[in-house]
Amino acid sequence: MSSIKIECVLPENCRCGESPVWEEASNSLLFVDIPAKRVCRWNSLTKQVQRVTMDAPVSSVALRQSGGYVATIGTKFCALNWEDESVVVLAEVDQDKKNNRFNDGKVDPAGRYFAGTMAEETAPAVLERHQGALYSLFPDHHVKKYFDQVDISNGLDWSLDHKIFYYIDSLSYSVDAFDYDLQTGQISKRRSVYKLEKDEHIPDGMCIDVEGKLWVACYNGGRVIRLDPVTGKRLQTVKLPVEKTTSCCFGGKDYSEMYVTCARDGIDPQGLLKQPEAGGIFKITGLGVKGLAPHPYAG
Ligand SMILES: O=C(O)[C@H](O)[C@@H](O)[C@H](O)[C@H](O)CO
Ligand SMILES: [Zn+2]
Repeated sequence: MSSIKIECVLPENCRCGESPVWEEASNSLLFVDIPAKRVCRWNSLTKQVQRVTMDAPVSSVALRQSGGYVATIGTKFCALNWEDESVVVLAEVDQDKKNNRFNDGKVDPAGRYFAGTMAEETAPAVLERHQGALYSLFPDHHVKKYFDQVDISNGLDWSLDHKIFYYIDSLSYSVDAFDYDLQTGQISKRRSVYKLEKDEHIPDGMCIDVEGKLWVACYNGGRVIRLDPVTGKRLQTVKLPVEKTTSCCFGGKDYSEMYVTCARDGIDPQGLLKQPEAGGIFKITGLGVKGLAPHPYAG
């Protein structure tokens, strides 16, 4: 039996931590704090954190094949040079929707950067509905729009054979699947593979493991759950000492550790006394299953 250990490795007090991404080359975890407009890089060996502040909310970050990173900032897909902190806009979306911003994003196995949008929230999960859409940025910097009418565009990942795209629109309380064509980046045949139970609250960020099972961070549920997308069954629940768990990724040695981000916004002072580590970065070891390396953006 594996014994699961959960520890807060960085008491970052993120207002809304998101988009954890493991960078093997630097033994680091990248993540963002959306409303703080920050991209952070935590070195797991030195425990040092570097933070770069942007001029708009940063909702996701990803590795870039040619060096540096890409990030979704406001409604823009951007390239980020970590050394001089410069940003270059690669493309912009939702120009007709002034109250929109990007939310979660991830790179597909062919190097396309997928990310969806949402209306800005007035409070956690309170927002004008159906304003978001899902997009991808191709390596040649052109943008493809997949669909709109999204509430809160969130977790995304691809099956091990790259034939299925998994996606979460949070307020649908569902984890969905599409057939995926890796050659063209087309999606089709949307269906639900799992509906969240009441006490699991809101599905947020997600990642896949080497056995093809999905790990979903449950916002307000204080947990990550492991799902079998084939049978539609929940296989495991791992509870954390914070309630607003937002996303998860594998990292560390051989991708055997899981990193979880969470939020501090929306918790009253009384609540913060009970969960002082809210907004921190958590590491879970002993899960007994590994994850995969993130794909870098190919453009
Ligand atoms: O992190 C995100 O994906 C959103 O930007 C957050 O605001 C919350 O997680 C959301 O409110 C819960 O669905
Ligand atoms: Zn999210």
